[in-house]
Amino acid sequence: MAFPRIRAVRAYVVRGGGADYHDQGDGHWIDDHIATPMSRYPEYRQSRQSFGINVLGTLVVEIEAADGTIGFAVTTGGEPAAYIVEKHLARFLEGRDPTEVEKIWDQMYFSTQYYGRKGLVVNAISGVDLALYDLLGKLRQEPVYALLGGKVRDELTFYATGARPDLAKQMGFIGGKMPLHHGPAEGEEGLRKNLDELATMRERCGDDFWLMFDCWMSLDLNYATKLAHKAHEYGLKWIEEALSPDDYWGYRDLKKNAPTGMLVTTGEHEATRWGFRMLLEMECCDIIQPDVGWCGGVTELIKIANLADSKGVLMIPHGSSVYSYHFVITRHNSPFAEFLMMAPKADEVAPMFHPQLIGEPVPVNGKLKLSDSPGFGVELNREVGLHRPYAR
Ligand SMILES: C[C@H](O)[C@H](O)CC(=O)C(=O)O
Ligand SMILES: [Mg+2]
Repeated sequence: MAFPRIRAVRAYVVRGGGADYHDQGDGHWIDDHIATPMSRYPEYRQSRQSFGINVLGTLVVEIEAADGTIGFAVTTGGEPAAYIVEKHLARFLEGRDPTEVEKIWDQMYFSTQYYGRKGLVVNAISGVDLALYDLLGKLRQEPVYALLGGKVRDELTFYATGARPDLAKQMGFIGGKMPLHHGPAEGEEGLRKNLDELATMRERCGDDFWLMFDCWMSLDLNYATKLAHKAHEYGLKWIEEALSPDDYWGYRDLKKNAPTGMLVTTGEHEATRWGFRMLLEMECCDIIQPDVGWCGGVTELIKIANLADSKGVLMIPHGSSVYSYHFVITRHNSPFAEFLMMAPKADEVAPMFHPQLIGEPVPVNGKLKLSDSPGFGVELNREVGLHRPYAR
């Protein structure tokens, strides 16, 4: 079957929420004194926006085929990523057969390797790769999960990330992952406050509900080990992203030192098969958490997930809405998924990438059946103020 060639690639920037989910208004739980690597500076402790967590904004990539079919995706990366897509990556797609997914990925990655490999450049590559999958699904009139081998279960099961695991439990989620609020610079008092919050949630949620801490790269090995042992008393299920993503040695030691039964998880700021190979071969964690919009897209996540599978390690992607849902439903080593609570008080289920996606599905009672609409099953909301800074 012949497909129309790719006619054009376009990269837009959008501000406010959506894929840049840290770009929220005042008073949102996601910006309320959350421990980060910048918490050692008191002036950047109260708000992550104060050090620029939302400085980039959303990247929207559109890929148009010669017959007018358009695939699109949203991720983070904003204007610098839009530059990379338009000025560098577009050449590997325009005029090409959209089924050449592997070759296009390889050319995007190796042509940018001298300044890329991780971070922003791989965000940009991921955005293009996801848009290409959306286009392929639309051209084939199939959902992306069908392109990936089909569902291994009927519905997705979710845990919730947010400040209110107690409310998440009432909403039907299987667990609640809370942000850690105080880092090592806040000393013993901060540690006690962290544990008090966990104790309160354990009290409200009962013994069997999963509770996890997301440490967002904020700790050192000593603090993380101490936190893990003290939190074990309250049945913490996992300790997430405790250390810098570059500290593979620290993760290896944390996993060795963590209490029996507590899982060590990480990987949302890791990228590509090579980064995850380090995490897996050094036995750094029990669960890897790639973000499909940041780790290299679906094409790379296939390789990462297979590596994890071969080691018996679970792969529970970070956030990323429909882009991860279509993957998770096809994998035996991804038995559940993450849902980020984007309501400012984490007191109701709201679409994760609102307002950028139209038709974005959300869990009901902690479960979701994916529709069989083509591609990722969502449309781009063109009312959000798309800006194309590097139009060619
Ligand atoms: C809550 C975390 O600090 C972060 O905003 C989201 C995240 O790391 C996760 O969902 O995982
Ligand atoms: Mg996290």
